[in-house]
Amino acid sequence: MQNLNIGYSGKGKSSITVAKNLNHQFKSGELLALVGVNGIGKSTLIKTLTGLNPALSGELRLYGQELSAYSNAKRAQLISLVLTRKNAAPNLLVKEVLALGRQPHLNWWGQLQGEDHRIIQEVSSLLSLDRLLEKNCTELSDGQLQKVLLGRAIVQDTPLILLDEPTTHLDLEHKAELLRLLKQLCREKGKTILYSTHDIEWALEISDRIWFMDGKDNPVFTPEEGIASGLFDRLFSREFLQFDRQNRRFKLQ
Ligand SMILES: Nc1ncnc2c1ncn2[C@@H]1O[C@H](COP(=O)(O)OP(=O)(O)OP(=O)(O)O)[C@@H](O)[C@H]1O
Repeated sequence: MQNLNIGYSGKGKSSITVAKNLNHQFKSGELLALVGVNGIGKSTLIKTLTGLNPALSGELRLYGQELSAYSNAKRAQLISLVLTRKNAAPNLLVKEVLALGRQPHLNWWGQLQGEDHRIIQEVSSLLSLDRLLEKNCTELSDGQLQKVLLGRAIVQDTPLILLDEPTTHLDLEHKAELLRLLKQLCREKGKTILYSTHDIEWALEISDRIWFMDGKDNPVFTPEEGIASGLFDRLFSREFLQFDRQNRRFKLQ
């Protein structure tokens, strides 16, 4: 993306610019965490990167071609998106939601083939969803639903995966499991994953790079660069919240 301005332009209303002059190039196979305070524009950016929310101005290219020039069908083969927050559970069985992930790859008749079933089965085992397959999504806990929606994105098998706060509803063990899985998808399958999060300590632990939306320069750095630059020391203005560089943890004073 180059000089990208993101925000909302409603009919008859003046447009709202959420973030300006964003520049970034994704590295293939990297796990990139998107952090920043509430309301800074993380979800808006993620929606803009999928074409769900049009950019106000600037360039957004995927494999050298303007994102807006792709058909919806082609875009769905290249980018998967999980907006877990604010999303009501679809009134579908878990197995049906996973099958939806294959939609962009199906033939004209829209029927699942052997390979589609194999992928769904593989992802279902990977995320331990086997026991839930016959359940309706409305019957799931928030954490279970979050895993199912991530499962749908993995089933979609796109090179770029965008996740808005994928760990919000997860307990510590499931959070660690999911983040390890994201890392594994990048390492072993060459996926490029951008996920927004408020868990900065986990982002430092597991991400290749961190994109810090600060409303000004919006820097991107490796965890080591971020720590060495002192950025986390001055991240929060309250003196009772301090960053312990050695242990890569925030501490209450
Ligand atoms: N549909 C919309 N129309 C107009 N403004 C919106 C819309 N959705 C979000 N906004 C505004 O855009 C700004 C950025 O919101 P966004 O949801 O992208 O932030 P965020 O960084 O994801 O926040 P959080 O960490 O709280 O989830 C906020 O000021 C919000 O009020």
